[in-house]
Amino acid sequence: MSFRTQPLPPARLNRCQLFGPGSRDSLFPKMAKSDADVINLDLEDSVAPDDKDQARRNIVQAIGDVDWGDKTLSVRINGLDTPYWYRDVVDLLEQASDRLDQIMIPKAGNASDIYAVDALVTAVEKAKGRKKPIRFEVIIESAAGICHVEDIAAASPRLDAISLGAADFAASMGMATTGIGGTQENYYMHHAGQKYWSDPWHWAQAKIVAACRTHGVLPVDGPFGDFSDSEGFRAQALRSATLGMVGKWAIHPSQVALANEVFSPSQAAVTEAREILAAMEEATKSGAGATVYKGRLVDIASIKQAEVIVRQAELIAG
Ligand SMILES: CCC(=O)SCCNC(=O)CCNC(=O)[C@H](O)C(C)(C)COP(=O)(O)OP(=O)(O)OC[C@H]1O[C@@H](n2cnc3c(N)ncnc32)[C@H](O)[C@@H]1OP(=O)(O)O
Ligand SMILES: O=CC(=O)O
Ligand SMILES: [Mg+2]
Repeated sequence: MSFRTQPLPPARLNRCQLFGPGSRDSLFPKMAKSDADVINLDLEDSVAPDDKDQARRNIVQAIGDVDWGDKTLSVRINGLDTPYWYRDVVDLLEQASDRLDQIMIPKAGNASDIYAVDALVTAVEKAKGRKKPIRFEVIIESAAGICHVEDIAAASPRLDAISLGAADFAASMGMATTGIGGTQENYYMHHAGQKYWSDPWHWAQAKIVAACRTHGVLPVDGPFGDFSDSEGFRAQALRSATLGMVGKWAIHPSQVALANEVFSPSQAAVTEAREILAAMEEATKSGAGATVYKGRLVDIASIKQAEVIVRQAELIAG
């Protein structure tokens, strides 16, 4: 264990991030009324090149006009390999109201990408006298991004969250699939006449979680493309939550409730966590570092595990 204490990530809910194309402004009020914790208005891959200018105008207008309640409001800008991204940043920061919380930077390949956006954002914020500093979230969705994820997680004090973007990630890695997240038919072990499916996203997710946890950033699972497959979504989300991710994207409203359910601890889990904390408090009073709870060992590490669940429950309770 390092002498450095692991920083806590931002204390806000991020169970579900609902996406919608900036070119489809009729969706914005529906997104605002949804139960998602985070709204992502998209200027990137769901918007056709000819629609980028109109999408920017729609988003600037809607940031001020739509009642977004207490949601975290984020706009996904275009990638740094495009001619659009600087205009996205400048127009948003010059024209959008202070209701904008966050900018999402897609296809981050290294820490300098984040530095470049930070430099531009900082300059426009100063020039316009913006009072509320914009926060960042980043998508890891390339071979370079996953190689440099630890540097990226440390790249800016503005950084709140990192997502895995399964679609672009698969393309960049040359993965033989057109599926967006979830089970991949051909990724299985074979034993004694049976197929056992494995999880091709696991290693990238675990790498993102470790980088995020080291630097106090929220790790988030990205899109699950087949919005008709609710059990597939649930299974993917459960695996992500078990690995330490705090939430998942929704690319269709039908995925919002599923994500919220999976990333909210059940009443039984919260009760058990509180009982473990109480058992450990008793043990500590009697000078013990370990005790027995329901026939199993709990010790000082169990306090930290239980606190993860209780903290999330308290955030949800408000
Ligand atoms: C994969 C890599 C990535 O980068 S993912 C992130 C970028 N992609 C996106 O933002 C796509 C977001 N989703 C969408 O554009 C749409 O949901 C798509 C998938 C095209 C489906 O749209 P559509 O055919 O209208 O769906 P539907 O008829 O089943 O809609 C039912 C009702 O729900 C609404 N709806 C639809 N999408 C959203 C949304 N994102 N947010 C909020 N509401 C949404 C529809 O308008 C429809 O509403 P109503 O029942 O008619 O009132
Ligand atoms: O942007 C998200 C992705 O999966 O690609
Ligand atoms: Mg992408």
